[in-house]
Amino acid sequence: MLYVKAPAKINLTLDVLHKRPDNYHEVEMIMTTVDLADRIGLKETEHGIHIESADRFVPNDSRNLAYQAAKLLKDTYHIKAGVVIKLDKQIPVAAGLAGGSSDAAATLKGLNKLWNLNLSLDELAELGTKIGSDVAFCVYGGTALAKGRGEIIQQLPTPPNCWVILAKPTIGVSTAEVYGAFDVNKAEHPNTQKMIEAIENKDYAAVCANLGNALESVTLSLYPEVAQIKEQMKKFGADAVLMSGSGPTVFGLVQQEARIPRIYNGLRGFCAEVYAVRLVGERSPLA
Ligand SMILES: C[C@@](CO)(OP(=O)(O)O)[C@H](O)COP(=O)(O)OP(=O)(O)OC[C@H]1O[C@@H](n2ccc(N)nc2=O)[C@H](O)[C@@H]1O
Ligand SMILES: Nc1ncnc2c1ncn2[C@@H]1O[C@H](COP(=O)(O)OP(=O)(O)O)[C@@H](O)[C@H]1O
Repeated sequence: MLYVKAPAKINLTLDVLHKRPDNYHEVEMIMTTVDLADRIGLKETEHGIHIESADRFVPNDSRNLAYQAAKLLKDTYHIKAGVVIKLDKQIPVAAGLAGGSSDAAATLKGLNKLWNLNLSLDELAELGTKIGSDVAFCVYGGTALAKGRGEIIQQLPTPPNCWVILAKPTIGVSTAEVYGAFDVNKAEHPNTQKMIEAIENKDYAAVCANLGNALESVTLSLYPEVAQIKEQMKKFGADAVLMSGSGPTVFGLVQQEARIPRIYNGLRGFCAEVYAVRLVGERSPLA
């Protein structure tokens, strides 16, 4: 069995510029990986694509993004062999943390090795874009500015070191629903350039000051419990708090480790899924 790590991402910024003729939205977002990851196991079989997962929220058929990744490689490169894909899910599902996209990216990287395809990261990212807007970023990992519908990736340096507290309310959010309810005239736009400068200068206070997500107010109005978690996380002492992606996961940045127990335990009181992880922000190697 070949194992590949599939890390979650958070959005330090997410700006939505306008709706495009193809019905996607033009975005500008800064994403970075965190130390919460699914583990993907890949084993060659004679034929077919078989998904194994103990998580009841994860589809085990062609709706699974890891399945789609394997199918795309099989079809594009006329691979006869099949594969068993074991998904050990640690990233909450439909959370705004790109769990499915990261599984697809890890499957592309793992099968590239298993089937000796020798594709570069750029080639894998281009294939990944056919599966979803976030897959290209997940192929590279690290920290990046993503443009277009999310697939145009510009690498950024690693942000300053910190802890990330993730809290996911017990609702799953559909990305399509949130983009559908988005109104560009009502949106608050983050300052992407200032965030890039903050990262380049390794200026933690400036990273905190420039967090922003144009989709946040949409999700907050659909699901008031997300606003409540944001408030609690601030109250318990996080340095800065934001919703990730289309939500509903809220993340808080913290630099002082001693503050984590109060925030973590405080949130656990009314939120089942809480994680305290490190911000990673560095590119992952080719599997
Ligand atoms: C919002 C973000 C931010 O990182 O992530 P998540 O909240 O899903 O983690 C992404 O833009 C999500 O990317 P991803 O989840 O790959 O989306 P896709 O499968 O490509 O698209 C799902 C649906 O979202 C809408 N969509 C997605 C991306 C985009 N730039 N504009 C859109 O309007 C479209 O309606 C599309 O049909
Ligand atoms: N490997 C996978 N892991 C999780 N969800 C998946 C996977 N493949 C497909 N899905 C579907 O994708 C949807 C979005 O899940 P996910 O990628 O976790 O969320 P998000 O895009 O918000 O980060 C889920 O509702 C689930 O049905």
